[in-house]
Amino acid sequence: MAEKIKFAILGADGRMGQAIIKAATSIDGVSINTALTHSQSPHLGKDALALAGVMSGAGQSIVNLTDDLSQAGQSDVVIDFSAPQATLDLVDAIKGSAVKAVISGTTGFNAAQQKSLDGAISDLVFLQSGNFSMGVNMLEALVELATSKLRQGWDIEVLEMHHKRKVDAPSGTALMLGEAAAAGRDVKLGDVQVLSREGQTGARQEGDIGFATLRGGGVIGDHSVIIASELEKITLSHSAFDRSVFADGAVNAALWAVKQSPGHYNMKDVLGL
Ligand SMILES: NC(=O)C1=CN([C@@H]2O[C@H](COP(=O)(O)OP(=O)(O)OC[C@H]3O[C@@H](n4cnc5c(N)ncnc54)[C@H](OP(=O)(O)O)[C@@H]3O)[C@@H](O)[C@H]2O)C=CC1
Ligand SMILES: O=C(O)C1=N[C@H](C(=O)O)C[C@H](O)C1
Repeated sequence: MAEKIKFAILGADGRMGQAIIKAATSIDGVSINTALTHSQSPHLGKDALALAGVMSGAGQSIVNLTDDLSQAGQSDVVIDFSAPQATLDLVDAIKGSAVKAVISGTTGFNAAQQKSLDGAISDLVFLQSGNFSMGVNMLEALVELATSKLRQGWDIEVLEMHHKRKVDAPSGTALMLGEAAAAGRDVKLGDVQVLSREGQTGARQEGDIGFATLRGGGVIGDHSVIIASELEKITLSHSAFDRSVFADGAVNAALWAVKQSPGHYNMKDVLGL
């Protein structure tokens, strides 16, 4: 019998960590051997699978939550949905270990954090995406196509809404969609982005890519890219109905990643988009 691929999960008692546990335990060739969380988590020492509502047995043993990131070093893959500092600490803790690939969905890295991460992952398959859903990755391709065709006189705005517990803004997905819109226009997002507006902002500049953020209730993730001229408007949008779309995407990405050579990848590589 072929050996199972060993997964560690960082942020295992979070909303996404629990969705990943459900997705991964439904796949025969995978076992979860490490569940990692914050040193202040009230769930330390508890069984992460039970917490996620997965019954133990059927080839999967109890996995107690720990804050010792070095324990991930015994896995083949780490799936990370946590917080920027936790991702950086993880990459440091698994240096030189058996881990072949890290799949990271964590968002909210500032430029300095992303630079440190880029410099620290050379020996790994590091697959990073602000959104693991098939629909959002298709939306990204459509946005690039539309903005490459609709240029002078067409204004681009990105709108996102998420649940009230989200801690970063604009969302990683909104920034991904902004990058796609900028690529369609052959510009760098950093040169044209307007991440928020308030007060006497002055008129909109031609070529700006604007962002607006809404937070409330239990919204899992809604994103729209609006492309407006003086006379008409196109809205390209996506709504996620369940976190399983992100979790299934991340687990599929992990199964793809263990077969790749070290490097920095994203979901477009996995989906061939
Ligand atoms: N790319 C994608 O498709 C998606 C990305 N995300 C992103 O994933 C991340 C997590 O989202 P979500 O699950 O909703 O958030 P949660 O707050 O529910 O979960 C985050 C988890 O990470 C843990 N954590 C936070 N800081 C640390 C730390 N320094 N060390 C170790 N563990 C830590 C938290 O522990 P504690 O609660 O004790 O602090 C918690 O277990 C966010 O960045 C979010 O934007 C979310 C959905 C889809
Ligand atoms: O925090 C979330 O919940 C989500 N975060 C990701 C993001 O920042 O884009 C992806 C998804 O929309 C849910």
